[in-house]
Amino acid sequence: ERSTNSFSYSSYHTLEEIYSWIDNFVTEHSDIVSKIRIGHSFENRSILVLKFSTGGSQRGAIWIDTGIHSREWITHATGIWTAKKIVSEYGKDRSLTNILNAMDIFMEIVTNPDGFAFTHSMNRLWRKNKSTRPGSFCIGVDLNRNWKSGFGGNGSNNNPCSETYRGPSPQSEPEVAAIVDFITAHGNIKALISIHSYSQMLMYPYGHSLEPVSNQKELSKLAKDAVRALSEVHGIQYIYGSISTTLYVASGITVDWAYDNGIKYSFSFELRDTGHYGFLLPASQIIPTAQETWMAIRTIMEHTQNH
Ligand SMILES: O=C(NO)N[C@H](Cc1ccccc1)C(=O)O
Ligand SMILES: [Zn+2]
Repeated sequence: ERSTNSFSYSSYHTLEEIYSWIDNFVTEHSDIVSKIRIGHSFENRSILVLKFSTGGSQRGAIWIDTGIHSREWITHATGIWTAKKIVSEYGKDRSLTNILNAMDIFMEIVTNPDGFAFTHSMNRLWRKNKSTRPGSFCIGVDLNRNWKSGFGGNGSNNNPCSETYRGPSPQSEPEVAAIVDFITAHGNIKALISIHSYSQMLMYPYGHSLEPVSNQKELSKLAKDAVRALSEVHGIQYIYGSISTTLYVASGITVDWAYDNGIKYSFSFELRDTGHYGFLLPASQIIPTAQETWMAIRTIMEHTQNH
């Protein structure tokens, strides 16, 4: 069967191609990577997580998700490249080797599989999932508004036709409930990184309120170090700060839930670019984007391991 060495990391891929890559990737690196099915989507697609582990049991772990908003194709592509980077660097890069000798990494590449399939089949700019409910013809919940923390607050919408529709209740969506159940059951996730595009920002909680989190100074310094490491690769400049003060108030978001559930190192990336191509970032920018993002992700993982 096709090996992951013939897979093009500099192209965008369909859901089927990514799921097939995941199977090949796990087969080829079965000493360090395994595949966990944490649930299924509204349209009954498998929700898959890659586990990177070098041993131990219930080690402190890092959670990384990409593709929660389906149109943000650069994030899935960055996730795939990053997964390959982790297995390629283990045993070579001292920092990554130390991280993986102490911690596990969980990576969910297609966090919104139904929406992602839809961006290939019908609507490239689809953002939400594909759930339906009685009383409205409009489809989809914004999975970055469906989390319990701050649910229903400002910066989320109660109208099913809105792009930021929060859903009928917290964790109503199977794609969100699967992650909540997995992280809650694991009980030892130390950092969460939820990757979006675009705007070139690295942000931390809170989104639902302007009040600073208890370790705001630490998160700000870590974000500063991470975006500096990122900029040293290709000169790309990011801004950083809390979501509510850097961007706008948004409620029911992933990183607020993570933070309120004990994950003190919770970050949300907004990858390239700043609007020239936006969600339609050319495939030629996949590898440069992934290379620079890796330096920021590694910085966050190092800090998490050492604190
Ligand atoms: O949708 C995107 N970017 O893709 N981001 C905005 C802002 C954001 C980013 C990260 C966390 C919370 C809020 C959103 O409305 O969700
Ligand atoms: Zn997004």
